[in-house]
Amino acid sequence: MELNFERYCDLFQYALASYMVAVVLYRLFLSPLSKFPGPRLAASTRLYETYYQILKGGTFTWHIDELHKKYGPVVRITPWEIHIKDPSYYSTVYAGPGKHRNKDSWFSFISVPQSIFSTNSHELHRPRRKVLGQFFKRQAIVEFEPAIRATLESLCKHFSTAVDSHEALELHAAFYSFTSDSLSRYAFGARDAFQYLEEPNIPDTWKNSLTAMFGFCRLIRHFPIVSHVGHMFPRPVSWLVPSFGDDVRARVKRAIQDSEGRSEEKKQASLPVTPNAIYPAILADPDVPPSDKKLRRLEDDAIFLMMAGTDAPAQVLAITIFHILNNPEVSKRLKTELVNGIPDITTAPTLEELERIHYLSAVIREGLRLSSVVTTRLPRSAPDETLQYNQWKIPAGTLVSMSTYFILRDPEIFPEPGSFLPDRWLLSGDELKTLEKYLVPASKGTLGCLGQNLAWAWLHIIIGTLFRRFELTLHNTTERNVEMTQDNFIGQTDSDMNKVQVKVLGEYTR
Ligand code: HEM
Repeated sequence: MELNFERYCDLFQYALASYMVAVVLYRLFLSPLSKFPGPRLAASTRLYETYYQILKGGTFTWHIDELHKKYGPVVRITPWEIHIKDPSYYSTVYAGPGKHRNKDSWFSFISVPQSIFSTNSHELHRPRRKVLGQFFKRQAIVEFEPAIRATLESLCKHFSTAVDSHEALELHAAFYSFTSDSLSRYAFGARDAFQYLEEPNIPDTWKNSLTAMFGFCRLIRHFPIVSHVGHMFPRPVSWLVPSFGDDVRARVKRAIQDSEGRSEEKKQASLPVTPNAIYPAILADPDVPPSDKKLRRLEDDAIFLMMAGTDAPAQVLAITIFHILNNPEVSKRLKTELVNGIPDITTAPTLEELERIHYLSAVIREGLRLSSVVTTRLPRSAPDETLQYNQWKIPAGTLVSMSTYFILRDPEIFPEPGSFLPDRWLLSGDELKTLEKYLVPASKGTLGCLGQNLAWAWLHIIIGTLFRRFELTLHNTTERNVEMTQDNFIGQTDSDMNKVQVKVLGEYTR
């Protein structure tokens, strides 16, 4: 009996080994991608990437850059995927309407499978994006502006207090708290906003949760089983990763309960339903199918929205302010332009007025460029199109990825790419449009970031207000505090270095 079992084990091992050899041989010699340049090991197994992402601390992005130096602009980086480093090809891969592009389901798995980001089917993604997208159109953001200002006032109170206390403020924690307060207000309504900024000291709760969560995303992409186990046994996993999902889930549940309560009331008294926040509005929208109003679907969606809509903009804000303060000439000129553009400090300028201060917009564009917070590549496939890149024909359905991180730091497009030079954006007309084509921190096309208008508004309103009202100086902060060294989808600094500290030297009254 024991002998038989051993024999079965041996047979199984031989079969498995033969299968693996066959798979590797296929990948190396018969796959449609076998002619593409790149390391043979990367063409053979995904473990090549796993090594850099798990054992070498999330450094695959920078390794891809090394591979391009060796193999040229096209490199096969996994058995199924090629990476292209050529900014001129970006709008072909990340195409707009009229071209069919898919995501890679392996890549978009981030433990919230029903979120818009993880919706891989083109047919399902389109209507979902239409529903969520209406809240992020320019006009919708302009209407949300007074609420943004209300949250900003809560932030400014901490800056005013810091003048007298001489305590340093940590900007990552400040902006994670701002973006999560502001976005949760938009997502769930004023009653269900997080209100971190109402605490006496700015908490680092949201910052720590998201930093841990993105680190966790790197792990679960390579070992998705961890996520499934996490869903089955949430308690032990929450010891490892501070949970922020629970906060969001509770708010979604409440929105659903309210919506059910409201429909009952409406049935009885014909009351009009006038929701002004995203999830209550989706629940009240008769055009959204009931399957998309289910608890799990909305929880996943809201969790992703709160991740995507807070981490990247908070980091861009903190890093941009670091660069402004680290470049005294920029800081001085910005202040002069803001005083000229906002002569009366007691009136809050509108977004439109702030956008007319060209130097402010130039500083923001340069901040978006140099912070390049999304360090990951973003794989796409063109299911019904053969893509042509130089002499290479890329078969339909092949995963092709590019990295905005490389485009934003391309020395041909942005000379001295590592320097903070807002003047490069002081252009107009076609010249500005041409350069802006390469300002892709939030990707492009039908699957690109939905929240760019909100991020743009936040950046103008916050940076415009803080530099008009306060005198700031860096405190115990150097380039190392903003240098991305780990790719966790979002870039992260060395552990615990993501601290941009400032002292508030004064508050202007005119
Ligand atoms: C400067 C700030 C931001 C950056 C750099 C950024 C970057 C990105 C990137 C690179 C993607 C992936 C796009 C792709 O796969 O091609 C993305 C997706 C997304 N972002 Fe942003 N983002 C920012 C702000 C925001 C904000 C403020 C929101 C909402 C409040 C938001 C909501 C989303 C959503 C919903 C998606 C998924 C879109 C989809 O799958 O259709 N983002 N973002």
